[in-house]
This record gives sequence, structure tokens and C-alpha cells, in this order.
Amino acid sequence: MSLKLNGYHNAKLSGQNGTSTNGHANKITDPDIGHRYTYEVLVETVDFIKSRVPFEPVVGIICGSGLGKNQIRHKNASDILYLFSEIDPFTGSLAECLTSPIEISYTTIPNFPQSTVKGHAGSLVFGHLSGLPTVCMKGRFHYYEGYPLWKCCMPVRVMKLLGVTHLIITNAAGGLNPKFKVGDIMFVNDHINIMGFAGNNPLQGPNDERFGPRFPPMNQAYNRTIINLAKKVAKEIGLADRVHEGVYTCLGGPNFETVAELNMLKMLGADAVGMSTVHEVITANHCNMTVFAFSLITNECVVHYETEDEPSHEEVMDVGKQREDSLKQLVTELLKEVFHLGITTRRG
Ligand SMILES: O=P(O)(O)O[C@H]1O[C@H](CO)[C@@H](O)[C@H]1O
Ligand code: HPA
Repeated sequence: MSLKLNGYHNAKLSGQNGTSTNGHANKITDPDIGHRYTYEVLVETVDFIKSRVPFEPVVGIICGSGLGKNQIRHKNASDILYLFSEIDPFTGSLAECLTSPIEISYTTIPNFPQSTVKGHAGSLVFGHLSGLPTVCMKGRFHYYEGYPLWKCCMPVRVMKLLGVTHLIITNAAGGLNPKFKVGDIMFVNDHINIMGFAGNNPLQGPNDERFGPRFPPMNQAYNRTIINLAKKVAKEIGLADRVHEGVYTCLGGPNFETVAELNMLKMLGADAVGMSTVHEVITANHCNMTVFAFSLITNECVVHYETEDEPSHEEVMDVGKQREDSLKQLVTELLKEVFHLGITTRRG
């Protein structure tokens, strides 16, 4: 039986008491662990969604800042969303590419966290993209909103249980690589999990093997074949000189980084920095999803004390809006190629 406490769950996790899934005695001291989503709780969420969507998505998309539309208003807590053009600076989003869309507000989905960040609308949109059944997250969850990483990543597992095999993750990021200009796109080929260095990982806690193994590898976290296809597609649609490959890193936020922090990240080998994505990629790989991620470079990181420019979330969203059409085209064309080739998931 599970008790619901303000969206948190008191449900018992498999492997939580007694012996853990790696065979070691499992004494639980973290009070947070008892509130994690169990497999059964996620099935409840999935059943609700399935009762409203008449097809199974195979593609999942997480829209980054400014790429998932800005502000929504709900009418009488119904599933129907009303977009207010006077407060919404965006004319579209990746989700708008979906045909015959069905939009479900996070507020109506059992157990779902709620979006609190400007530029992250807060709904799941189901439809078809390049002919493929797709679910799009208009609004992701960030650590700085106060959500633990396992909660930020809950929708990834929901997508997995809905049938998603391929996850496209987008984000807005600051460019650390001096070759990157505002508006460029970086295909993520690796990440540095800085929060993980301090022991903060979405997979922390008892492992449920129904999602994936206790010790998942991460050296092939970003599908190489799709990165190569994305480069080909970028060339075909005239974006060749605006795309790069590189390493993404995520800090907890919400403040932007200091000059010293940015110089340290550069030395570590990061090409772009943001406040998301890494934990989503880890969760997706854990449950055997094929991942493709890209960053829209919305600002050049200030790495000299003499520079007076300051990053702002408004600038981040503005660049998202400006580059929206290119990103839509890139994703749409890429998906055609990916499924034409029939790329399989990581573990078959
Ligand atoms: O990573 P996404 O959600 O795209 O957003 C990025 O933009 C916001 C800062 O402007 C932060 O949330 C950062 O992570
Ligand atoms: N730093 C962190 N997150 C970001 C940035 C940045 O410069 N730009 C967009 N998201």
C-alpha cells in the first residue's frame, strides 16, 4: 500500500529492506529513501496516461529552457491547457511539431512533480513526429527547484514504461569552448557528473532490477551513430557551421557560475555548462534507452574578470526562441534518419 504525502510516496521499494540487490546487508539511514517512487507507483502514473493516450510512444523528447513554451494557465484544473499569447513570448516549441497532439498537464497526472521554472510549461504532449509516436516533455525538473535528482528523473522512467526506446534530451547551456558562439548547437558526446562527484546521483538508493542493473556503464551514454547522423542532417539543412560536438557538465544551480568555477570546468574538459540533463541521461541509460542530447548555446560563459557581461535566464530564453525553427527542423529530419536505420537500444 502506498501513502501519498504532497506528491511524495511512502511506498515500499523492492530490495529496500533486508538484503539489497547487490547482495549486501542494507541498513537504510537516509529518510528520503522511503519516499522514492517504486515501480508500482510509476505503473499507476503510466496507467493514468495510457487511459488518455491511444498509442504507445517510442520517442521521448525533453525540451530545454525556452524550447518547451513558456507559460500555461489551467482552466478549472482540467487537462486542457490554455496558452496566453500576451505573456508567452514564444510562437512555438518542439512539441508543436507533433501532429494531432494530446496535451496533459503535469498537474493532472498522478504522482507527477510540478514545473516551477519560466520557460518550462509543465505538460506532456503526445503525437506523431516524422511519423513516429512521440511524447514530449514541455518542462523538465531541476535540482535547484528543490527536487532531489531521483524526482527530477521520474518522467524518464515513466517514458520508459510507456514504451519509449529513444530519448532526445535538449538543453540551454553556456558555452565554455571558445569556438562556440551564441546560437550554436553542441551534440553532447559525453558528460562530467560533477554532482555525482559529491555522491549525488539519481540512482542512489536501493536498485530495482526491473529498471536496470545496480552498476550501469556510462562510457557509451550518448549514441555514437545518432551523433554522426545528426552531423549529416545538420549539413543537409545548412547548419554545418553552427554545430559542434562536446562534453556537457551540470551544476546544481540556480546561480550562474563564478569566473573561477567556469575556468575550473574548462580545465576539466567541459565544453558547455548547464543545470540539467546529466541525471536524466544516467537514468535513461540505466533503463536501457538510446540517448541523443544536444545543447543550444545560449550564452558565452564569462571567463575573464574584465568582462562586464552577465548571463541571465531572459537571454537564455530569447536565444531559445530565436533558434527554435532550426532545432525543430534538426530533430524532425534526424528522427526520419534514425528510424530509417532502425537503431536498436543499448542492451539489445
Ligand atoms: O537545462 P535547461 O532546462 O535547458 O535550462 C538551462 O537554463 C536555465 C538557466 O537559464 C537552467 O535551468 C539551465 O539548466
Ligand atoms: N550556466 C549554467 N546554466 C546555463 C547557462 C550557463 O551559463 N546558460 C544556460 N543555462
